[in-house]
Amino acid sequence: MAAPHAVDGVEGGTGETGLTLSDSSTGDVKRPQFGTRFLTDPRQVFQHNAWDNVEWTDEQEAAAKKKVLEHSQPLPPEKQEEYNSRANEYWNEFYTIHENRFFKDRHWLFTEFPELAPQCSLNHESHLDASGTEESQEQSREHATYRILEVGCGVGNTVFPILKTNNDPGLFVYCCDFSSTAVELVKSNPEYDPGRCYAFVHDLSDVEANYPIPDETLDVIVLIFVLSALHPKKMQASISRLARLLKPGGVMLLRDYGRYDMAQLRFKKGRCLSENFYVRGDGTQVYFFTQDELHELFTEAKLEKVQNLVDRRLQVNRGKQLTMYRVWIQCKYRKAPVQPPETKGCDRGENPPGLNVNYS
Ligand SMILES: C[S@@+](CC[C@H](N)C(=O)[O-])C[C@H]1O[C@@H](n2cnc3c(N)ncnc32)[C@H](O)[C@@H]1O
Repeated sequence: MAAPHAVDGVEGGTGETGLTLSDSSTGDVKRPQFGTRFLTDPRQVFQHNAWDNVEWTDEQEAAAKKKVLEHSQPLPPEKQEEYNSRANEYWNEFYTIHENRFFKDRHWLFTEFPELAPQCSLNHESHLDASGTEESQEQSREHATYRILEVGCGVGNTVFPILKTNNDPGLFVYCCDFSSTAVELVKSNPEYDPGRCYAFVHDLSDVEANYPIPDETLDVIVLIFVLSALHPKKMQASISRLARLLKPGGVMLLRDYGRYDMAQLRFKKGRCLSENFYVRGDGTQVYFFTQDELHELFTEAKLEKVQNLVDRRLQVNRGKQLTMYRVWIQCKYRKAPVQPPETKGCDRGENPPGLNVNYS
């Protein structure tokens, strides 16, 4: 039976009110600041629902570390094996219970990830045939000029906002999840348009399995709170496999749980699978990343850093006078663009055609 807040924090995103992302390393793209609210006087903490860019004190960090260590005794290997081998069944159960009521559409998506709708023009009608026959869908995919894949799409809380917001007539959105229940929910959504979208069942960690997408054809791959659901040992191969699908100049976008997020600190004894990797009450698994770990995963897959940010936010329950420290990590990593021969050596870092986002 699913715990009521099985994937607590996924909804935590940036929220429409905005946030500040602190950029701990040099050379990253700075995004415009918006809706920032800083807590300068701790006595005022209960005056708002959330505070941005919260600094952690050394004591707070040490206390979080201690708490994690106290609960880090791993479950026996046979239990771990069961959670791993039945991972998609636990997610199927999750979606059978919650259907599409759990995750909310995220309108912050386009502020954080403008790559999802770079040339958005609201008056465009799709010229692609949306009649939904296999033939027309194949044509749509072939003629597409901007292809996005969302991995671990759940019930489509990212996919449907993209289809609604990005009216580029050349857009085609692929989305997959290893939960067949989730994919069925995507396909049965009235907004599912087979002329612009293709949902399929796929296990990201099965690196031998083929994607129904040729290599080097995707402009964008989106991973929102999905990499953390994989066993840490499977993460590198999964990211490297995905990187093959990106065009030169294409980007991988990720938002996921950061180390010592409230959701990690709430895990009690008997839930730890390995360091920073846990199983929730409903059998779904979750890892909590550092920025460096994600950097390593992407660069090992031969992708270049565009952005690697930590978003530390203090959420406040004013009624119960509770404070909740959230930590999320947001990354953009790009496959190196092909250099046109005439600009070799002087034009590195340009966007590929179609990816109209300024990274400079
Ligand atoms: C926390 S949910 C996030 C869902 C969605 N990205 C969103 O933000 O609404 C994690 C999703 O990843 C999917 N998932 C977990 N492991 C996966 C894997 N190995 N391959 C494909 N999907 C996976 C789950 O079924 C679930 O839908």
